[in-house]
Amino acid sequence: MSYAVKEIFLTLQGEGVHAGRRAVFLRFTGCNLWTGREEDRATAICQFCDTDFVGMDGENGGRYLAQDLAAKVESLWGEGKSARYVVLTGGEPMLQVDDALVDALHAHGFTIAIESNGTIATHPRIDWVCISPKAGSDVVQRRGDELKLVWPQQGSEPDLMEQWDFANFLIQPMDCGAESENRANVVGATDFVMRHPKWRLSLQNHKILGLP
Ligand SMILES: C[S@@+](CC[C@H](N)C(=O)[O-])C[C@H]1O[C@@H](n2cnc3c(N)ncnc32)[C@H](O)[C@@H]1O
Ligand SMILES: Nc1nc2[nH]cc(C(=O)O)c2c(=O)[nH]1
Ligand code: SF4
Ligand SMILES: [Mg+2]
Repeated sequence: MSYAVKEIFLTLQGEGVHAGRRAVFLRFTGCNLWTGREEDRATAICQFCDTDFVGMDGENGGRYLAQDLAAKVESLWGEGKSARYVVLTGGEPMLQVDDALVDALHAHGFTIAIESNGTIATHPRIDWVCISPKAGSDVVQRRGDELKLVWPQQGSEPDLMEQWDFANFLIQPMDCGAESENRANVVGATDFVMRHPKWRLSLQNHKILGLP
């Protein structure tokens, strides 16, 4: 099988428990909760997406076979063999991730993390599972390493999610583009954590740092 890839780049993980960690990001084309077209945003299940995942025209984008994709990820990481870390994201990566890719990345010495909306069960051999639920979708992947809820989302119920089997619970303020609204979301998320100590605040550090 081949994979449709939007872009691949070396950066720091900006979000969540592993924020600050050097990582290759492998962004797949396509999502099951939005077409990625602006004219469809208002009617999509997920309406706040901050990412362009349409097409294969980004940095190192294209159609890849598993071995070639793992080799590209390795070349972007560089020489060092220690602490190799790749983040599978999108779009929705679980539309494409399969045994062949997971095995090829592991064979190249990578620890594999995923950012998924949880509507498709994640691959069992992925090393770090981060699920970010979207209100109005059916989350089937209710266990993992990190639950990262974007805040606020009308109709999302953190009290129920707290019963799911995750090692870490995080709240991430929604980026709406507008400064005052973003500020209000940071304040709201901070206030939530102060009232719910099981949850931690996740900020999008890469945006603060000007990294991809
Ligand atoms: C672009 S998504 C791709 C992976 C997967 N489709 C998902 O939603 O988890 C990567 C992460 O960015 C988060 N995200 C997307 N748009 C955001 C926004 N406007 N503000 C804050 N986080 C956002 C998602 O919730 C998810 O945790
Ligand atoms: N630096 C950086 N960290 C991230 N963490 C999750 C991201 C994503 O879009 O999945 C992301 C991203 O796009 N860039
Ligand atoms: S599920 Fe993820 S990739 Fe899809 S539209 Fe929502 S945030 Fe974007
Ligand atoms: Mg992003």
